[in-house]
Amino acid sequence: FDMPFVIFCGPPCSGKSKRCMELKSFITSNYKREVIVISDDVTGVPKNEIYADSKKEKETRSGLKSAVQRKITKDNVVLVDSMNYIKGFRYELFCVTKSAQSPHCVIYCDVSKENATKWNSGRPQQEQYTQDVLDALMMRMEPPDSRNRWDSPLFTIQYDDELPCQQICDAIFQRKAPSQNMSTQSQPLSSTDFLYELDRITQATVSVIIDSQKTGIVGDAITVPGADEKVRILRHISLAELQRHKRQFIKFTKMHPTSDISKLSNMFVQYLNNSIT
Ligand SMILES: Nc1ncnc2c1ncn2[C@@H]1O[C@H](COP(=O)(O)OP(=O)(O)OP(=O)(O)O)[C@@H](O)[C@H]1O
Repeated sequence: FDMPFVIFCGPPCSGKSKRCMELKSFITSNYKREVIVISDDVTGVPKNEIYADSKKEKETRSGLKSAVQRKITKDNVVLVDSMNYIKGFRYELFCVTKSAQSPHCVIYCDVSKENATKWNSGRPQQEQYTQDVLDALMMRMEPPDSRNRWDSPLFTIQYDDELPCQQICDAIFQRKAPSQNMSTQSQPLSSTDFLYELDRITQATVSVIIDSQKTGIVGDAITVPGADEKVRILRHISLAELQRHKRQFIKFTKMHPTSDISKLSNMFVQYLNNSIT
């Protein structure tokens, strides 16, 4: 009753699709399983457009997630071929698979900026990333860490490595699915989960504020994910300042933890509105 699931991740043009096709043909020729590949194509929007626009990117992520939810069954193997560069998103995917009792693994296509740039320029014009998009995404990549249970087991692949297809199949077909545990239940959360959520939520808020400032005007009220209250922007706020507020808030909240994670976003917004004057 397993529903194996593989998350590919890596910067643009790191060979994810190439590795994904390799794994797909290995599985179809060695196992009686249907392989379903889910990629950014779910949206039908060109990649440069998706990754230059945080709203489209968010829509793509939710498209990927719901495609995974729909496609995961006990007869097939789902491969997610997308950048999945945000730690929090890989965590969300992991929670989807856990609630479906699926054994999963992560394959990280590690690539140098030089190789990604070189391979990108060798692609057909319509598949190429612009250099801006490529650079920005290289910088935003949050590499997986096998100490996180949602990034484990982890296979890190360099450009000249052979893909360890058999080991990957052993991981997803032999391993028992992780047990239903706290990450799929609502409360209470272990302290690791709490700290992780605290970091994730505050970071997401900081990113939204930085992004909105690029297009917004002073005086705007910014909506951040998970909060009903808005952040008031009375002047330009630098990333450094936001990071400083974030650290202070985290320090404070660690000393006074709340049992209700859903309140964290609002608390951070209130904190920011009080601190930024
Ligand atoms: N190990 C490699 N050695 C040489 N070229 C490679 C290697 N891996 C990928 N490439 C080349 O890089 C280009 C992009 O490969 P691929 O589509 O697999 O990357 P991707 O990470 O899926 O890209 P995208 O970010 O667009 O989804 C292709 O032209 C491919 O031939």
